Amino acid sequence: MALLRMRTAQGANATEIEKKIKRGNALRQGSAWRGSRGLAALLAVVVVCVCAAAVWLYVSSLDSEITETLVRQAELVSPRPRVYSVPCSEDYENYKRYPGCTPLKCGRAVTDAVVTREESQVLKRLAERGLALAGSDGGASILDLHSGALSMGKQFVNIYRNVRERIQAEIAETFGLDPTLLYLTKPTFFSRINGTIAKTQHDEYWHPHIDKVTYGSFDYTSLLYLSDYGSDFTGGRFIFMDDNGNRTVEPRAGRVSFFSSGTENLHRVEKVEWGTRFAITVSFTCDPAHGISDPAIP
Ligand SMILES: O=C(O)CCC(=O)C(=O)O
Ligand SMILES: [Fe+2]
Repeated sequence: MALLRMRTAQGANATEIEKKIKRGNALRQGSAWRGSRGLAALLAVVVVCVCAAAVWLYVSSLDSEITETLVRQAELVSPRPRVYSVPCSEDYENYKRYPGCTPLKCGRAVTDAVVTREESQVLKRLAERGLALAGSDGGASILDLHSGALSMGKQFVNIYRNVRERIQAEIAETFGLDPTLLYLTKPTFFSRINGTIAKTQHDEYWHPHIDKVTYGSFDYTSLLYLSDYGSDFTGGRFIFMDDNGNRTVEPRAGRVSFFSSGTENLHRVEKVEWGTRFAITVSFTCDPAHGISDPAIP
């Protein structure tokens, strides 16, 4: 009986011990499981972070706006232009060369000293009035006024009021050319751009292009800005697309940006996000056959 009680007691102890062992094992397994789950979660966080960083790096490498700003809107580039030289492309080899005009030195330059902000305001009002007569359904409208000649009494005035001549002189001085050997060429046009969705191909102003390829006769392109990046509109920066990155010019009313028109100056305009951007494209050729002159007084 005593033996039986002892055995029973021993049996009861054994069961108790077994239970404790099982509980211990379960607890150990549970904490091991929790431990490995924590590790997995940590790993997942690390993987997500690495992926996010990779995506961010990739997207920012694609983001054309961030490489370098050549000239900011708030800066005043005066009295000397800010000049950036770039090697000439071979484009000019495919055309007849005109000594004293065909680019030997290529590059891009920006000046705020050639056209005053007041003059740019007068031209902007003209563009506003002209474009108010019609305008594209999409975001980009142009008003093409080549020579700018306007009848007045018995003669002509020019809506550009010497602006074109001053730009021509500045281009000639910067690139070491004879100003009399540069000819105004077409198209010369006012542009008005806003954030409206494009309706036709004509509204898609943002595509990268080379002016010499797009317009044929261009040797030097100039852009006269009539409104201010940041306050009149956002987006709409001018972007030079170089092999080693993009370089932007922020438009400013009265600012003239000019450059040789070949492949060395591949460029595009950033999409306008908000507001309205006005500019004039004024371009020059070395080929007198492509030049346009003011109407002569009979
Ligand atoms: O308006 C601009 O900033 C550039 C326009 C342009 O690229 C062009 O007219 O060819
Ligand atoms: Fe262009």
